[in-house]
Amino acid sequence: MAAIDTTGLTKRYGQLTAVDDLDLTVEEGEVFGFLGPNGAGKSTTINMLLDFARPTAGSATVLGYDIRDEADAISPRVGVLPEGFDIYPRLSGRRHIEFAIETKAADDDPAVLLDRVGLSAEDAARPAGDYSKGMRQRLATGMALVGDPDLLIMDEPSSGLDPHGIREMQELVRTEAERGTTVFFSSHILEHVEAVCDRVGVLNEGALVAVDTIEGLRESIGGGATMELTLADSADPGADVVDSIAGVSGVTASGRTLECTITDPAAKAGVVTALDDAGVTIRDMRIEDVSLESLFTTLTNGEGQTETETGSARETATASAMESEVAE
Ligand SMILES: Nc1ncnc2c1ncn2[C@@H]1O[C@H](COP(=O)(O)OP(=O)(O)OP(=O)(O)O)[C@@H](O)[C@H]1O
Repeated sequence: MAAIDTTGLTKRYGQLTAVDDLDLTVEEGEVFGFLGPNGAGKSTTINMLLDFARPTAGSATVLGYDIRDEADAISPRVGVLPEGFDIYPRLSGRRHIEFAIETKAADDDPAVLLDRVGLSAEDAARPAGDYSKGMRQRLATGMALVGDPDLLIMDEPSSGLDPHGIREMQELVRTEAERGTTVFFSSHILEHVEAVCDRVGVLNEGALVAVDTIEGLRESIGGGATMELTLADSADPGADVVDSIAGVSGVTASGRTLECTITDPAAKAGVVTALDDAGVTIRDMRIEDVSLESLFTTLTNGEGQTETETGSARETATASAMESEVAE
């Protein structure tokens, strides 16, 4: 049984189609990242899955239950971290957790949940109105975990968290997945998604434009890596050597620098070996994966360009690891 299964799911607000004919399956136990720039329709999709918004057309099941007719069976088994979570300013963090436990008729220990989301006993005793944005996010996550849900739906879970908090959130998602929980979370920050997701779906202007692993997406847009080699002498002879290697394209030589685009990962070693065979000495080497921004930008026609956070997922490799292959 799929954890989430949508068929032609559509939501229109007047002339605006917020979600357009969405066919999406999230398997049980998967960590699935729902990506898209602002206004892509991520929250609207989540709201329909949770019966907070009625679809204009199409259908969906969550944990095997129909979202319209069996919403009551869904809610006890789903933990939700909503976008823009509202707190009760005067109630303590702990009281929020207790409230969630009572509402779900669950038997969780509030202290355990608070600990899992990194809120200390002292912080938990303070009024939630005094919390920072990140602490509120942790609190909301703790409330979502009440009742050991089978499916965790998180709308922008890293929102407001500092880098340490983001890592903790990623760890928490992984731990939940190991416990067998399906995790479905939306984000427009690609690095957060890449770190934890088995697969991602990319939404743009309401339509699903891709569903794959991040690696699969990289391959599907033909983006491999860029290899930049610093040679001992002029790069011109080296350019002639690597130009004909399968899986290598766009070779440029400038001074002692040789740059080539790798479309097949296996070609990287081939480049080094071919240069070595030709007696070309490599002094240094850097490999840069196609950046997540460019991947996202390609898939969303540039709309996500300003929404990424930490820059490219750069993999820099010096030649040292492969130096043994290259006889000087
Ligand atoms: N209640 C509503 N009435 C009218 N339009 C709406 C409503 N809710 C959402 N929309 C519109 O639907 C589109 C999708 O919005 P949605 O909030 O689902 O996007 P999102 O991908 O979650 O964006 P963000 O990353 O900014 O949260 C937007 O154009 C938004 O303005």
